Amino acid sequence: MIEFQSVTKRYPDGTVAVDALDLTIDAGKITVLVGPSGCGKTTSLRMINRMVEASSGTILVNGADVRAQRPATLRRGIGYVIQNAGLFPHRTVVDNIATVPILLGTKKAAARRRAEELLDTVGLPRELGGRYPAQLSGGQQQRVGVARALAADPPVLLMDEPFSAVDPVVRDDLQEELLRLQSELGKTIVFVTHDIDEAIKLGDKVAVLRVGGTLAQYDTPATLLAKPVDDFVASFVGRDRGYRALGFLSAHGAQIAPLSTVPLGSPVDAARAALENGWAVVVDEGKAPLGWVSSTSLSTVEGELRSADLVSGGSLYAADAKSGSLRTALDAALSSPSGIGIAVDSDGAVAGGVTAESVLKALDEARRSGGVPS
Ligand SMILES: Nc1ncnc2c1ncn2[C@@H]1O[C@H](COP(=O)(O)OP(=O)(O)OP(=O)(O)O)[C@@H](O)[C@H]1O
Repeated sequence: MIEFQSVTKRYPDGTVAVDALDLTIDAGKITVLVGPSGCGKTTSLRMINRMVEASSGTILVNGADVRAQRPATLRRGIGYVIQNAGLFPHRTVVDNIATVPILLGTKKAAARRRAEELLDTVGLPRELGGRYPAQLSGGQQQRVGVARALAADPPVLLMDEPFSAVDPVVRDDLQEELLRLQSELGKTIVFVTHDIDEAIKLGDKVAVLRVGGTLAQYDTPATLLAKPVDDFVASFVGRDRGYRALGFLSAHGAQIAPLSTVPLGSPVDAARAALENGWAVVVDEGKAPLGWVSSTSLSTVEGELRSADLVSGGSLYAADAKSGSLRTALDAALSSPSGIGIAVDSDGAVAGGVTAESVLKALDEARRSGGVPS
């Protein structure tokens, strides 16, 4: 656990970057600090490992005042990842990752072996270990940055806009990878970003700061979206917050209706007979959905149903309460050529279908029971 107790940072020129901040950061969770440029996110983060010294107040890491420890000792337990990875350009990937363990006394060969394991951990092929940072893509460099921060196995990880310099697709991959890593490692992660979507995706809890270094709201992403405390937070989380809040509501409440399915390779006559309200889902041997057929699409088809005869399109959503959200269910319904979203079970087989109406009905019920934006 990390605790900010009335922490203020006043820079020598008089700028108050952080003003009497009280914040309790849970152990083993991802806490995101988010807010507009200049609101004191980076300053707050760096006060944890004493790269910036607080002017007043106290910061405790696992109950110990950070000022009572030598910065070098403190930082052994705190990994640090920054934008553009901050790798040493003249050291190979493996040597970059092994730097801190070697400094701490680990034998070179052992540190390198561990560095190679860490490449696996962050999803990089070991062949990259011998390259120099400039020979990697931006996303790969960021992964090396994470591996390097993990090398001394610190319980705490500070991440300052680590994914801001990569393109949106790579960024999405890195975010997913961080969530996967965290589900295995359970570190105490403090993550700084100015991107509210990133905050909402990654944070177990999100602290929204306002310029002047004060805390506007500290809540779970679902609560931030559903109940922003004031206009500043509401406008910061964005106009479509109502829609995004659906991502935190289980799709469980949406009524799944049976869907008519027909195996690929069936006679076209059988497919026609299977249509319900003009549509049927074509499935493989495992009952996984392959696409749709409709009375229109089948009108010119003869013989057996082939892949080329299918109408594609439509996202899927997981029917189980744990992973499926009302947002993915609504997406599935709205993006489907038939207007019916396909729900799949944990094996990927068709479990049934939902309409946008059934999702909205579930939303209405959730709203009546509280906790949803109105
Ligand atoms: N070394 C410094 N000396 C004086 N002022 C500083 C210093 N570092 C930061 N500041 C000021 O403190 C305030 C907070 O800066 P900080 O970098 O913590 O904000 P931030 O929220 O991380 O911003 P950004 O998203 O733009 O990186 C800003 O007004 C900034 O100009």
